[in-house]
Amino acid sequence: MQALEAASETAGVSTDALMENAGLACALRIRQRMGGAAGRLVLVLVGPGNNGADGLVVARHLRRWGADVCCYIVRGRPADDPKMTDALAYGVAVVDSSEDHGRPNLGRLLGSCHLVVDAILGAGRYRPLDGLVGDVTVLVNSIRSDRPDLSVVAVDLPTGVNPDTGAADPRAIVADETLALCHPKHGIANFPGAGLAGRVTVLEIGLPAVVSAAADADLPTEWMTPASARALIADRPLVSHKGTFGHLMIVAGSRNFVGAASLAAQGAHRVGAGLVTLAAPDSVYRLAASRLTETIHLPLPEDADGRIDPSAADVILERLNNYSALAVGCGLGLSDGTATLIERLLLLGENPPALPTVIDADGLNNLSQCADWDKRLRAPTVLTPHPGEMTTLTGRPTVEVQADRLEIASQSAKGWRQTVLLKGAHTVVASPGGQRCILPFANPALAAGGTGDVLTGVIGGLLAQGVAPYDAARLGGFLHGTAADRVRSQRGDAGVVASDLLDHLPAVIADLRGPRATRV
Ligand SMILES: NC(=O)C1=CN([C@@H]2O[C@H](COP(=O)(O)OP(=O)(O)OC[C@H]3O[C@@H](n4cnc5c(N)ncnc54)[C@H](O)[C@@H]3O)[C@@H](O)[C@H]2O)[C@H](O)CC1
Ligand SMILES: [K+]
Repeated sequence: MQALEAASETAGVSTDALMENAGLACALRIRQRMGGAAGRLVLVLVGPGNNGADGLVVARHLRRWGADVCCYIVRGRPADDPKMTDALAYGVAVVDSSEDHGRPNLGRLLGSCHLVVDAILGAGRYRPLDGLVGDVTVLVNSIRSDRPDLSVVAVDLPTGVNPDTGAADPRAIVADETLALCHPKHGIANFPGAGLAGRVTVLEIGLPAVVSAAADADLPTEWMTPASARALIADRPLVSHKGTFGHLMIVAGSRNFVGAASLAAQGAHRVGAGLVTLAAPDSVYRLAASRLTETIHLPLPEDADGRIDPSAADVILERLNNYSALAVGCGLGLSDGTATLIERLLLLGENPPALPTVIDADGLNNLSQCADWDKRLRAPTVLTPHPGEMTTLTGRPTVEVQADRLEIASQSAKGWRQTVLLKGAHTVVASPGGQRCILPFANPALAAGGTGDVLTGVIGGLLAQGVAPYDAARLGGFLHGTAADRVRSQRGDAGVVASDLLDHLPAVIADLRGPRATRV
């Protein structure tokens, strides 16, 4: 994490101005979250450093706007602290933890306030919580769990989370929202820190948005927002035809996984691909065709187990010049024959398809069986592994993959010279050129079979329309995550099925695009 001094030097803005900017930005978002400040009782937990200073600035502004504000000083502030002086001058109440033995005042305040601001510890030098801070955070978490009406908003990141790794003290604050100053710290990109942050809102404070990453990270990590997604959505000219929006070939399905092929095809249709062809085993075609009215079908020879026969590679390859993108893997099944199909389709021959390609699920598992696949995969490709498939591809244990998702996805993308979308809560997308972004979705409704197939179709549908692989992956992931959030808000966490996402996709795109004039 860039120290405040270094950050202010970078930006040519004084440290005090940065803290004022940060405090005001946080106060504005908190006021918005509360639906106003007047008459609200806000408790600000203040720590010893600049995170605490931000909290005092937040307190002053909320007080100015009519809130009743009490600052609970968790650890001593400098005696001549100007931020404290300013807060007191505006009538902010102050309780010092050193005079609150047994914490009766803290308990009373937590029981009556509308919102708690966690400004105890932020991105400063991390160490496990000591007794004093730990007592406070445990009490906050305990009362929060008893009061569903109470919101806890963390400044920069929840107290007790390691800003650089995402590791967390067991007593770390559980936040409903985290106000990431300037950029999201790694501590809220990686779990468990990401799981403690709640909704993440990135606030501009007058600093260049660069994530303080490891020394070798050349490019900033982006936290995908509606604005950055909107910028990737192409206009659709009035004068257009189905060929204008590409033709996706999907190679998917097997006797056990008929729905995977169908979901992928529908995902592609729902993000606007002009044409979609499903190349699936003949038995899958017979079952899926009746559900896929708009899809073109290419029934393929199958083996005794109902998987696509390796000989089908030639059937597909001889047609690929008519297509603008390829999606491979959903529901293929895992076998020597399928690995041979993948090798012949993607890696062999004097000229394997140079089509933009997305490979998912068993496409990845079979690919990992092919020797030197990463040196032989030449088409511009998006690989979309979940953590287990990432283990299969990299040989790294899943617990290791999850411990540093951003770095492992980024290193793999550079090493394979392909785009990698590492699925999971806060999906990570990394490009071969070093770009990386985090998709701000952590949605248990997505933990259902088939949602990955929809995502593959979505990304394939965007590739077919000419969106470049890294952009197709991050935009596709953002559309998919937003659609899932809408389904969750309407139907809850459990019982959501993958096809529930499909109808939301066009509306998500329309809402993101907004009322743009359609060019002729
Ligand atoms: N860099 C920027 O862009 C800006 C940062 N701002 C805010 O500054 C904090 C970081 O402030 P800093 O003083 O460096 O650290 P903290 O406030 O997070 O921590 C204070 C202090 O606490 C000590 N400490 C660490 N762990 C513990 C512990 N377990 N128990 C007790 N004390 C602990 C540690 O030594 C720290 O020095 C950043 O998060 C922003 O909120 C500005 O607002 C603007 C720009
Ligand atoms: K904090």
